[in-house]
Amino acid sequence: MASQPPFKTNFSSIFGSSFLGSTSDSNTNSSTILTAGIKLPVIDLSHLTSGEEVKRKRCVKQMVEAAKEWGFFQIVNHGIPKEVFEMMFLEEKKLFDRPFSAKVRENFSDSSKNSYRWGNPNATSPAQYSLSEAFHITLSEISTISDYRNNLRKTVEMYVQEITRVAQMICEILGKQVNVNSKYFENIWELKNSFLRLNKYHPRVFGSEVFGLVPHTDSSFLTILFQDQIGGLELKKNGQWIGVKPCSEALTVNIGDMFQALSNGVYQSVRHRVISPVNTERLSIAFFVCPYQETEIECFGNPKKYRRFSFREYKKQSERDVKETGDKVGLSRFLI
Ligand SMILES: O=C(O)CCC(=O)C(=O)O
Ligand SMILES: [Fe+2]
Repeated sequence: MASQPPFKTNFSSIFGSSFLGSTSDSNTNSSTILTAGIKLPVIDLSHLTSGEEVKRKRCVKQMVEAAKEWGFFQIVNHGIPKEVFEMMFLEEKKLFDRPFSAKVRENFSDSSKNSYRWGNPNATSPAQYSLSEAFHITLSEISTISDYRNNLRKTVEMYVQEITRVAQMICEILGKQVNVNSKYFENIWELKNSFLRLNKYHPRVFGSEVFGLVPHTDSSFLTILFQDQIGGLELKKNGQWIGVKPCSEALTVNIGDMFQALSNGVYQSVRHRVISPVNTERLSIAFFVCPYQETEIECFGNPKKYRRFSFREYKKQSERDVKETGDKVGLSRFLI
């Protein structure tokens, strides 16, 4: 039984078959810089706990500058054993290797909603189609993962325990620098609306105008990404797309819309995308630190740039915009 979603059939039923096989590079390669001379900041987290105050301060400063200037940075020496990533990737592979029909049909937890997605049902043009599939697992769902998926549940629990520890450290540091109430990020692991997104990108089967993941900003406070060595993630800086070079020891961190709002626009939630790999597949795991649906987001800073809104309201507005335009408008909708 085939595990791959029927991308080609789906794509041509939405856009017609004339786009298939196109060699146009218009969306993907035109403005990509291959990181020559431009390096995403790398933050060594061991400096936070080394006991040397000078190093700790320098590390905090680097992180804050990166969040302001890039909205993205890499972290090394984060303390998560590499076996945790290996085990998680193994479970991720098993999930994606299930027959396509089973992935669509099965819920792996008690939750009523199916956590599996692929392509982009809302795409209104080929440039809005994503040649990838993904599983979403919210923190509240983990304990309800069915018993016959014991290994998956244990591995996800272990992964989340490790990744929330790192997320906690980063959120607290970044929060403090922009006067976010010190209690705000006290218990990241209790934010049960946070979720893991397991991504699988498929090799290009039609023109390169189709993305692995279309350009977007994350709605989260913060996102922490683990990726394999294939590459393809790009971020937009000064109007140019810049490739994020994979590094097996590093995790990639980016600021999401909610932290941009909290920080009154000081930290940047930056647009990013994934270019489909050539002749190979790519896996990644993103952890999104999110507020509860009912949490009211209010800027810390004066004069306030964004009006107060709940996360539910933000998500609803984004969904409406995606349905109508294929793209989310995002925080600019909430500007005062
Ligand atoms: O897989 C990647 O490199 C990026 C994933 C991503 O941006 C997302 O899941 O929101
Ligand atoms: Fe993203």
